[in-house]
Amino acid sequence: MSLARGTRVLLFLSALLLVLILGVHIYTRVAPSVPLRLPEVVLFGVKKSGTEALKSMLSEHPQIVVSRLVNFYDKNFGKGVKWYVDNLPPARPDQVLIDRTPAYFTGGAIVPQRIYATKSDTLLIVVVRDPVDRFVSDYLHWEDRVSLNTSFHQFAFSYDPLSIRNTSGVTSRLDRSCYATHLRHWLDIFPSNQILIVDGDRLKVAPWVEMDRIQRFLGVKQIISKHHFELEPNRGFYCWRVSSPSPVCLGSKKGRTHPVLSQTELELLRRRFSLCNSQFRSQLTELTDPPTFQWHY
Ligand SMILES: Nc1ncnc2c1ncn2[C@@H]1O[C@H](COP(=O)(O)OS(=O)(=O)O)[C@@H](OP(=O)(O)O)[C@H]1O
Repeated sequence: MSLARGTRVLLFLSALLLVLILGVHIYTRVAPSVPLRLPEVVLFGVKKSGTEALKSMLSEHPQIVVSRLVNFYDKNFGKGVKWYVDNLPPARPDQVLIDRTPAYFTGGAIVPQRIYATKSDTLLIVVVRDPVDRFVSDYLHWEDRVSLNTSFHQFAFSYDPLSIRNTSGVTSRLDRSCYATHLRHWLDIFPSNQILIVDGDRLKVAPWVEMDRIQRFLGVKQIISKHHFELEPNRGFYCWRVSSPSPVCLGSKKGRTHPVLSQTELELLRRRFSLCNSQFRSQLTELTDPPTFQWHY
């Protein structure tokens, strides 16, 4: 018995619809459910201030997950939010997800603008340390990579101060220690109660004090405290043991021995940063929980 053409078309379309419905059903059951999860927190710098130590300490907290370097908001923004989310570690709903990308700090106004446009309630954490020490640390990091056997003295003082561009990247490394210039971009966009400045020098000598501030800021349980830290006798840096079976210490690339600066060198560098520092100190008054630093210049 042959069916009318109209009935056959109807049957074909119904079968197609059934296959489609079944396909969608199977896909949603089988495919891993990856809810769009943007980080609630961005740890945005400053390079050589203790961001790795902080990342490692925070990762020991059961309610916190910290990403590897993703550089989404500066270098990879064009790849889209899906790429960003796909490149973040999984986090449970009860955990705080943190994007740690120290280069964001010096990425200009565009970085905080992008973060705000993507997720305006993002909390921001930035670690800073004595600007001269940070600059020296940046030099050691650079020298370690390029191995030009350039002494700190050559690096920092044998360039033409009038020339903005110089081959060894002195100015960009000096500029990174001028915190006020960069922080301005972030304060212009984000409410000040969404920003926490961590004292990188205290993070080194009394990490539990800064952990206390950070856990409060993030609204997680105060789990990491003084008894989780132990001093590594040879290097004089703290290690931590919270959820790991053995103490976590950073490798030899963190905590390098700094060159001793002459009084004149120290004075010159401090003078270089003094204006930035006074601007930075007045910016701190805008914050809810401003840090108190041990450097005064
Ligand atoms: N516990 C512990 N162990 C080792 N090092 C510690 C620690 N806490 C803070 N620091 C300081 O971290 C400095 C490196 O900063 P960063 O991790 O931000 O550097 S980087 O930008 O990610 O390369 C690094 O700088 P340098 O001392 O100049 O090497 C350290 O001073």
